[in-house]
This record gives sequence, C-alpha cells and structure tokens, in this order.
Amino acid sequence: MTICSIPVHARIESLNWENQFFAVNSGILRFDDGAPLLAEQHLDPYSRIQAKIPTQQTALLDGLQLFGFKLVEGEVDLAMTVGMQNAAPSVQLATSVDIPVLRDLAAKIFTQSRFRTPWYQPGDSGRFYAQWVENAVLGSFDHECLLLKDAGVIQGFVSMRQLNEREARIGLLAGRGVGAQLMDAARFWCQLRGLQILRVATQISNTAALRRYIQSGATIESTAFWLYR
Ligand SMILES: CC(=O)SCCNC(=O)CCNC(=O)[C@H](O)C(C)(C)COP(=O)(O)OP(=O)(O)OC[C@H]1O[C@@H](n2cnc3c(N)ncnc32)[C@H](O)[C@@H]1OP(=O)(O)O
Ligand SMILES: Cc1cn([C@H]2C[C@H](O)[C@@H](COP(=O)(O)OP(=O)(O)O[C@H]3O[C@H](C)[C@H](N)[C@H](O)[C@H]3O)O2)c(=O)[nH]c1=O
Repeated sequence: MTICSIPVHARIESLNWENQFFAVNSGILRFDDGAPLLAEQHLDPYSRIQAKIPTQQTALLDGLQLFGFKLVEGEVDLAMTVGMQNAAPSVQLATSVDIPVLRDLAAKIFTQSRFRTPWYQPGDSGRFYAQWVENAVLGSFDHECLLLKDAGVIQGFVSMRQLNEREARIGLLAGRGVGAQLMDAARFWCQLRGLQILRVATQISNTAALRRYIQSGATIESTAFWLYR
C-alpha cells in the first residue's frame, strides 16, 4: 500500500472558552478551500486539536488520520418541525435555587461525551455538563432551562437556545422515563416564540436519546465524526 499525503485545507481557531475551562491549549480545524494547506508545524503548538467532519467526507477522514488524528466520537444532528398544535406542558423555568441539584444531575447523567478520558481529565466531562446546565439557568450560554418536577423533585430538564428568528436548539436534555414530556416542553417553548424548527444533537452511541428524538418527530439531518490529535 502506498501512503501519500492527502491535502487538507484548514485554519486553526483557538477554543478560548474550552481552554480556560479545561486548562488546556486547544484549537479546532475550520475547513476552507481558501485556507492554507495544513502542515505539522501549524498543529504542533497546540496540546489538542479538534476536528469535526461530515461522515461522508472520507477523504478528509483519511487525510486527518495521516496527521495522527484519532476518532473520538460520532455525532448525529436531528431536526423537527415545531407546528402550532402543541399542548402546554407542566414544566417550570429553572432558577438559581435549582442550580446545585441540576449541576449534580448533569455531572452524572451524560455518560457519553467527547470530553472523555484519555483526551480530557477524569471528571472533566461531568464538570463540563454541570457548568453547561448552570449557564443555561443563568441564560449565559443556552437561554433557558425547563424543569419537569414531581412533588417538588426534579425528574428531568431541557435547556433551550434560540438560534435565530426561525430555529432553536436543545442544549442538554435528561430525565430517565420522561424524555417524551421534555421534548413536548421543548416544542412548546419554540411555539411560544414563533419558531419553526427545533434542532438537537447527540452522540452516535446514545441509542436511547436517538430513539426518543425520532419517536418525538425528529429526523436525522447530518452525521459527523469528532477527531482529535
Ligand atoms: C441533547 C442531549 O442532551 S443528548 C443526551 C440525552 N440525555 C441523556 O443521554 C441522559 C440520560 N438519558 C436520559 O435522560 C433518557 O434516557 C433520555 C432523555 C435520553 C430518553 O428518555 P426516554 O425517552 O424517557 O427513555 P428512557 O429514559 O425510558 O430510556 C429508554 C430505555 O433506554 C435505557 N437507557 C437510557 N439511557 C441509558 C444509558 N445511558 N445506558 C443504558 N440504558 C439506557 C432506559 O433504561 C430504557 O430502557 P427500558 O425501556 O428497558 O426501561
Ligand atoms: C457550557 C459552555 C460551552 N461552551 C462551548 C464549549 C464547546 O466548544 C461548545 C459545546 O460543544 P458541543 O460540541 O455542543 O459539546 P458536546 O459534544 O458535549 O455536546 C453534544 O452532546 C451533549 C450531550 C448535548 N446533546 C449537546 O446538545 C450536543 O451538542 O460550547 C461555551 O462556549 N460556553 C459555555 O458556557
């Protein structure tokens, strides 16, 4: 077999938020035919470089592997139309009082993650989703976090981000056995804002989440591989 280089045109964007949060020096490849040809000396200054590639771009997959990139995760991106006939669910808006419980839940429940060992430190992934849900409650990343409670106890949560005047994206969604209600709540949140498309992404291995999103009316829009070096 002859191994020859496969041209990859990309620039590197520093992942400033992640670098501060994880105390690393990481960047992400942004692919662009007008960008310079990728070379080792562009990658070397970083302790970690991430790349997210559409799964159908097998030439890119081969090219990045020649630079030493390794497969870390697969991601499925789904979307659904919101419609106008959604019933109001019995959810509450999370407030700062809910943060400690939500942080604890989020740190434990998202077991599949691209922020996993050996690429990140043990505990980094849990700490990341805990921060994500806290920032959703505070409206500093996702915009709001909706809670499903039973007798005052949180059964599930879903964080929501409005992307533009038509679309929203679910940030984090969790609650064993209450996925359908959480999806209904997400859809209603969109309807209230006049949004038409609801997007959601999950890890390719998360079959429970994939089943839930599809049963709730979503269809697969795209799939991607995460590679790191
Ligand atoms: C946008 C995102 O945040 S993507 C990440 C989605 N969230 C998570 O993965 C958090 C953990 N999972 C959950 O909170 C829920 O399982 C959801 C929201 C994904 C789906 O909820 P529901 O549709 O109500 O399904 P339910 O929780 O009953 O799970 C379906 C089945 O998968 C199983 N299952 C769910 N998660 C897992 C898991 N991580 N490992 C093994 N089995 C699991 C459940 O036990 C259940 O099995 P059963 O039917 O034999 O009882
Ligand atoms: C909390 C927070 C995060 N960020 C930054 C940090 C990252 O660069 C991105 C989020 O990256 P994303 O690819 O979305 O992360 P995940 O792969 O973990 O997410 C997927 O899986 C989750 C379980 C969930 N389903 C999610 O919807 C998926 O996308 O954002 C930031 O800049 N500021 C913040 O406050």
